[in-house]
Amino acid sequence: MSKRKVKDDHMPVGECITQVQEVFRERFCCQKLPEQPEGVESQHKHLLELLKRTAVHGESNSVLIVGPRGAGKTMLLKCVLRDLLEEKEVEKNLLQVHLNGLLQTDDRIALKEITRQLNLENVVGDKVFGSFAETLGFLLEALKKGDRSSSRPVLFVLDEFDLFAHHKNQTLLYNLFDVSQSAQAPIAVVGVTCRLDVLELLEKRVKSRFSHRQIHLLSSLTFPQYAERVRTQLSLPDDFPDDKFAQDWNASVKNLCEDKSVEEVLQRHFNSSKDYRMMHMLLMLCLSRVSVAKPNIKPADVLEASKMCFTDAKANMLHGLSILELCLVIAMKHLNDVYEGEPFNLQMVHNEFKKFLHRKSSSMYNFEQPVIMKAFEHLQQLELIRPVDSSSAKTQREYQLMRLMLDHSQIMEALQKYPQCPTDVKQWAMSAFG
Ligand SMILES: Nc1ncnc2c1ncn2[C@@H]1O[C@H](COP(=O)(O)OP(=O)(O)OP(=O)(O)O)[C@@H](O)[C@H]1O
Repeated sequence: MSKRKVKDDHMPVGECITQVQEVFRERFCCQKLPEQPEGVESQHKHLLELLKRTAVHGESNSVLIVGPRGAGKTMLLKCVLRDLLEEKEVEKNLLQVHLNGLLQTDDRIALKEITRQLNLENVVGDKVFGSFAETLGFLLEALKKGDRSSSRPVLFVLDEFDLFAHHKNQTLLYNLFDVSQSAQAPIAVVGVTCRLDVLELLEKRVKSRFSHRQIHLLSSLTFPQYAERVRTQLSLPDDFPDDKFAQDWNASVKNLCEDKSVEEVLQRHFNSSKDYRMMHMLLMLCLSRVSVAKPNIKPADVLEASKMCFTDAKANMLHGLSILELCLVIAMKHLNDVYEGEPFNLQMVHNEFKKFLHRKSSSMYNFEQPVIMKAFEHLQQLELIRPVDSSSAKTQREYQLMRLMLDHSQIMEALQKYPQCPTDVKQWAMSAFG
């Protein structure tokens, strides 16, 4: 929908809500880059200058962007590239190659992708090269201008950089860093990684060719700053089509952030993660509860959204188990308590389960051995239990040693929510020893 400038007129609430959703979808789903990425101004300047040196002056460079997941590494790089490409000459000249360690899992695939992204497939044709270096050299040579005097600058972005270090002989990294150091062609190599110890992964000859420039995105945010960030992220911009609605919305967001219960929720999120990605997830869930009938966010929405963010995926899986499977998990929990986390086998679990059954008169839980075996296998498929040693596959299934992949609190939490859980099963789970 187009952003009509009504300003003094009021739009119908329904239309305002649609606009609100559009604004926040763009902001939270990374469809629109922020004008100036907040909190990383110096890193932005540093990276922009570095890449400019390659794009404009033809210098070669290499740099690593290091920071935890969701810290904004990709966003920083995208903002820098956007600003860099604003210069006409750069836009015309600079070539980009984007590789990802999750996709280009070996150097042969990476080289194919480089050729494809540089549009050199036809130039390479059926030529056979002796080594990786030869191919890369050929590709860079092919990019030289007609008079061979200068080469077009190429930016290599290696996302999930640490994964490239696992490639055989680290050939790709060695060659890229070698070119960047020896000034054969103007290239900039930008590695993006969440591993702080990434340099340790590099072989000596690779490390010595790297410039050792690193840009760190480590957050030193305090809680008041975090709360303020939540407020600004939830606020509507000045150019929102309906002024009155935007003012009311922003005032209600301010009140919301000052609410005691909301502050507690935010504190909990702040303690577990300070990054934008987690914050956006929480805010997105809050916004999904906004409707025409309730055109603002209430503290209860934040509480509900937070609960959804923190639900444990494994504990959730327990809700789908049959009662027999649940009983086996409880038996394993008791075994874990008694033997202090030592592995167990199906026979031991079955015996533990039988102890519980003996105390009961009803035959409701009488199951044949094959049925128990099937339930046990299902738990293994769900990865709620795992064999201690996968090589012991030859051992008879009943005696294969297993470990429970759930902890006490996950089981107890799941039991509380299990639909119509029989009371005796609940009591059995809570009893100290089987
Ligand atoms: N300074 C910022 N301002 C606004 N949004 C941000 C900022 N930093 C990060 N984000 C948002 O946080 C989310 C995660 O950012 P990004 O993908 O850049 O993280 P990353 O460090 O590259 O993560 P990963 O290591 O998983 O690739 C994105 O949706 C992005 O828009």
